[in-house]
This record gives sequence, C-alpha cells and structure tokens, in this order.
Amino acid sequence: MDSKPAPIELQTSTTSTTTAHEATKRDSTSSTSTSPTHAITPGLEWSNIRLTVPVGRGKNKHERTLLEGVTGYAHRGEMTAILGPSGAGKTSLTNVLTGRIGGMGKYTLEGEVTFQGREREEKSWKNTVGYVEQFDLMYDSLTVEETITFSALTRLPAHTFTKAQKIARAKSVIDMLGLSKCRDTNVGSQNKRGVSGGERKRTAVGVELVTFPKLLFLDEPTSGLDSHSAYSVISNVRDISRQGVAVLCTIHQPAYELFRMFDKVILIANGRTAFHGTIPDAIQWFTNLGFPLPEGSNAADHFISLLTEPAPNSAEFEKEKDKVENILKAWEERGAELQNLGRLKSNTALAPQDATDRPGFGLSYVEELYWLLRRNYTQQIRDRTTLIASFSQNVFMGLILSFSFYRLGNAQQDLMSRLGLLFFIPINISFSVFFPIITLLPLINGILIRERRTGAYRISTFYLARLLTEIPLALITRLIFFVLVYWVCNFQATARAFFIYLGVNFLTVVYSVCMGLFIGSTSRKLQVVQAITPASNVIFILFAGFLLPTSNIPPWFIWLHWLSYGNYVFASLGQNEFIGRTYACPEGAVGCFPRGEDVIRAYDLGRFGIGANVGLFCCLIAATVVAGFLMLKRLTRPQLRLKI
Ligand SMILES: Nc1ncnc2c1ncn2[C@@H]1O[C@H](COP(=O)(O)OP(=O)(O)OP(=O)(O)O)[C@@H](O)[C@H]1O
Repeated sequence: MDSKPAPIELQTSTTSTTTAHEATKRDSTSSTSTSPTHAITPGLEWSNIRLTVPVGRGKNKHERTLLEGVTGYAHRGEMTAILGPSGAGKTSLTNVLTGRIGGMGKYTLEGEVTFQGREREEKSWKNTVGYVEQFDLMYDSLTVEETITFSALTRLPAHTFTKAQKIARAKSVIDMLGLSKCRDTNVGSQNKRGVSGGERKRTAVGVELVTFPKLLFLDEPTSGLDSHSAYSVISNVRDISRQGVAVLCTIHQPAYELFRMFDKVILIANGRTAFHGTIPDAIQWFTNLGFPLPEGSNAADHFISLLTEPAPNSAEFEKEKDKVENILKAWEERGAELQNLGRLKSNTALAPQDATDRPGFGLSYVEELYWLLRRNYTQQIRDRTTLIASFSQNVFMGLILSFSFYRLGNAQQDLMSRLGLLFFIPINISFSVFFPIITLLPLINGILIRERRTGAYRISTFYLARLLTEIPLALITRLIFFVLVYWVCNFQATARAFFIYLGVNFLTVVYSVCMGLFIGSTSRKLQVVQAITPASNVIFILFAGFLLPTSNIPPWFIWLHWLSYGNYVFASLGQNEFIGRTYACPEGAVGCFPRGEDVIRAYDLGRFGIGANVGLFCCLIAATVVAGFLMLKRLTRPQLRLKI
C-alpha cells in the first residue's frame, strides 16, 4: 500500500458570472492543470454494494434491487455530490454508507464499506461521522448559539475537552459558518419566526461540525433555499471539506455556480453508478459516449436528463429506451480505470485513531441532566403562547366548573353533583395534560433519535429531564383550577381535606404526564399516538368504577379496573369528601343517601382507605414511569448497521 497520499487534480472554484457552458469549458481545461492547496487523504470507500428488499405480497412477492455493484470513495479534503434522478438510489446509498438502513425493514446487504482502510466500528463511528438531515429538527425557541453549544457540550468527549474548550469550539464553528450576526436569534420553525432558511441549515451543519467529524453527510442541504442561501451553505461546506473532512452531499438540480464547487460527482441511476469523478471529466465522459453538453446548459441538469428513463408513451421512448442502460453499461465496462485515477489508496498506518474517536459521554450524569433540563426549560418558557394557552385553558375550565357547581349544598341532587364533579376532575386533568405532550412528542422524539445516534447523552437523563420539566409546569398551570373548584364548589372546608384533595390531584397530574410520555412513545407517527390517546383514556375512565359499577365489570375485564387511575383517584377523593358528612333526605324518599358513608358503600369506594389508595396509585405511577422509559428507549433506539 502507498505510504503517502498522492495529490490529485482539483478544479479551481471562482464566483465569476460567466455562463454555465463557458464556465464548464474553462473548468474542463483547468481541471488537469491545478494542484490542490490543501491535504487530501483517503476517507470513506465502498465497493460492490448490493442492497435488496422484498416487495409485493403473496404470489407477487419478489426481491427488489435498490443498489447493484456500487463502488466509490469520498476523500477527506474533498466535497462530493451524489446526483441522480428521483428514485435512483441516492438515499439508499447514503443510508448504507452511514449505517442507517435499520428502518428499511427486511433487506439483504452485500459489499464492503471502510473508513480510512478500516471497517467502520460502532463505538467510534458516531464520533467520526456527522449527518445533516434534510428536515433538520431542532428546538425552535433556542438560539443558534445555544443549539450549537449544547451539541458541543454533550458530544465532545469529557476525557478530551474541558467545558471552556467545548464552548470555544462552538464559538469558532459559529464564526466559521458566518453565523455570528444571528447567534442570538431563535432557530425557529415553520410556525415560529427565527433565522433564515440558509442560516438554519448552517446551524444544522454547525451542530454536526462542533464534534470535528471526519466525514460529513448532507441530505439535500439546498432544498427549499434561495440561490444566495444555497450558495453560502455549499461554500461553507466546501470550506469545511478543506479542513480534512470528507463531505458527501445528495443534491437536487443544483444551479451550475453551485454545482461546480464540488470536487467530485457521483452519478447514480437505477441503483447503479453511472459516473464518478470530477465534473469536467464527467462532461468529457458523456461527450465521448455521444452526449455532449448542449450550448448554454447546466451540466447538472444535463446529467440528470441523461439518466432519466423516457416515459413509455413519450415520443422519444423508442429512440431513448436503452439510453440509461447503455450509459450504465459503459461505466461498468470502462469506468473503473477513470474512477481509480482520482482515487487514493488507504493506508491504515496513516490513520491513527485520534482523541475524538474514543467513545465516552461529553458530560457526567448530573451535568447532563442539568443541561437537558436547562434546554427543556428554555424551550418551554420561551414558548409563551403554549404556556399562556395552557394556563388560560385551566382558568377557563376552573371558572366553568365553579359556576356550574357553585356552592353545592347538602341536598341529594347536590350530593350527586359532587360525585360527578369528583369523577370529572381527574378526567379533565388527564385529557388536558395528555394532548400537549403527545402533540409535541413526535418532534421531540425525532430530535432524540438524531441525538441518540450521535451518542450525545444517556436516554435515562433525557427521560428524567422530560419528567422534571413536564410535571412542574403541568402542576403550576393547574394550581388555580384546583383551588378555585375546591373552594367555590364548597367541598369539605378543612385544611386536611383540602390538602388531601390537592395531593391526590397532583398525583393525577404526575400520572397523566407519565402516561402521556408512555403513549407518546408508542409510535413515531402523530396520527397513531392521537388515535391511541383518547381510546386508552376512555377505557380507563369506563372501568374506574363510577360509570360501570365494579360488580358489573365482566371478570375478564377486571384487570382494567385495577389498572385504571380513575379507580384510585375517585376512591380517594370520594372518601375525602363524603366520610363524616350528612345530607338532607326528605321523609319517605327512596334511594336517598343520608350519610356520606352510604355513598361510599353504594359506589364501592371504601375497599381501601385513602392511604392505601394513594399507595396503589403511586405503584401504578411507578409502573407507568418504567413502561414509558422502556417504550422510549425502544422507539428511539439507533439502528446502526456498520458490519456487512
Ligand atoms: N424499503 C424499501 N422497500 C422497497 N423499495 C424501496 C425501499 N426504500 C426505497 N425503495 C425504492 O428504491 C428506489 C431508490 O430509493 P431512494 O430513496 O434511494 O431514491 P432517491 O434517489 O433518494 O430518490 P429521491 O431523490 O426521490 O429521494 C426507489 O424506487 C424507492 O421506491
């Protein structure tokens, strides 16, 4: 093997405004005459990649080949574009190269992928690679600086970097990406104003870049951006590649000024390689195949149109039906020589593991919890609209209930109203807590999945931080509701009864948060979670013992009664309110409850005392916490496949 990487030819990039065709011609001639001004060393290499998935059902079931015999490389110090028509296999190839094919269901994968001549290893891979997704999920109320600093603090290993060094790294990345002006602006989202699209994309790049990746993948980094923003993103990424990073970008229809910034291009069609090399060489290759670049046209558009199959009913179909196949065959037969010209041989001796390769968390458990809590609270408190909406909803409900059940007396109909109200309060709590949590959870879990892939922090700290954020906020926003309803509706006017009522309702809030996190982690799809939530809650309400008396519950459903939070809450609140109370019972009236104890007996609320009910409820909460944690862990498990 070579002991020293040989320099390879590069084009020079300028920002002049010549036409695409003129620029292309000039690039074509310059490509063989300039030498690189920075080090280029071997990086990622892949050979003979074959990926198949089973498709169809029954008799129609067959194997579909998504990638066939794909070979290529991405050098450190170079920026490579992966280009091809829709459905060509760009995402599939990127998934194989990054090890993210776990989500594809059953598949078979053959071939070899190495980084710097070594097989990719799970423990160091997350520190080697950065992946900027097309839809970059970030906390929208955090500023650019907070977002990038959080990434530096959690992802740079503690055994190598001090906190001050991590913060300094975040600052230097912000400067490098030209984000200094907007460092204090919120990242924002579709629903919330924040930085511009280009700045947001550069922030997503910064989140990955802080960790000194040696390999950076970007999935369509320019989609949705105007030409100026797209140019600035790609020129930033190009600068990053010059620092010894192998950059691989899938890209859709780039403008020529942008396209020519790439050092190499990989053209893909029908899951096979159609070309790999410099852009001028690509133009020459296709000219030699009989497809010269038409005057005034963009080379990227020209390549895509060459690799697009003609529509079966189009006029060109007969003439062009074999065009793509012929191009692919030509590369398979004669392309290897050209591909190898620009290829550096890997030498593992040249690639010592550096300090960032060593696995390890960026922060201690407590520090990690602190930063996760800080991020959660910053996000929640800055999200004023949601906070105000939640607070107003509770005040509104409190007022409605207070007026509806105003100053209940001790008549029989007032007794029934009390009973109904005590049953309604936990239902109201659960629904009002569940929905804000489950609506946000798919987004939060999306961020968690990305961050877990990078090994940023422990899942247990994330979960604990979520609980410690949601519970206090849910309690605070509901306090007025609890107080208002209790005193206006005229429940037992003793401090003991009031605090028991408050305590049981607080536990209901805690349970609802835990249950919300559990249900929210059952699926990554909001629609699924939204369907499960009301159904499961209604079942627990039904079997709580009020709507369907316990004696009428079929024996095979009795477990639902024991799993129902309403059972414990209703029994505790019922005993708290009714024991020791008397009610007016007109003489001769039937079905009358003269004493509170009669109500307890009739509704079977007295099987356990208040303490035992609270104890059982705490056990149910503990079980929900554990189930929610396991569910979240399963849902967001990084599915890396690096060994082939
Ligand atoms: N899990 C899967 N099962 C069956 N077919 C799949 C699966 N994943 C991808 N495909 C198919 O493989 C082909 C390549 O898909 P891929 O997403 O890699 O293309 P792409 O080049 O990234 O397309 P686009 O530019 O439109 O995103 C497509 O025809 C797609 O329908």
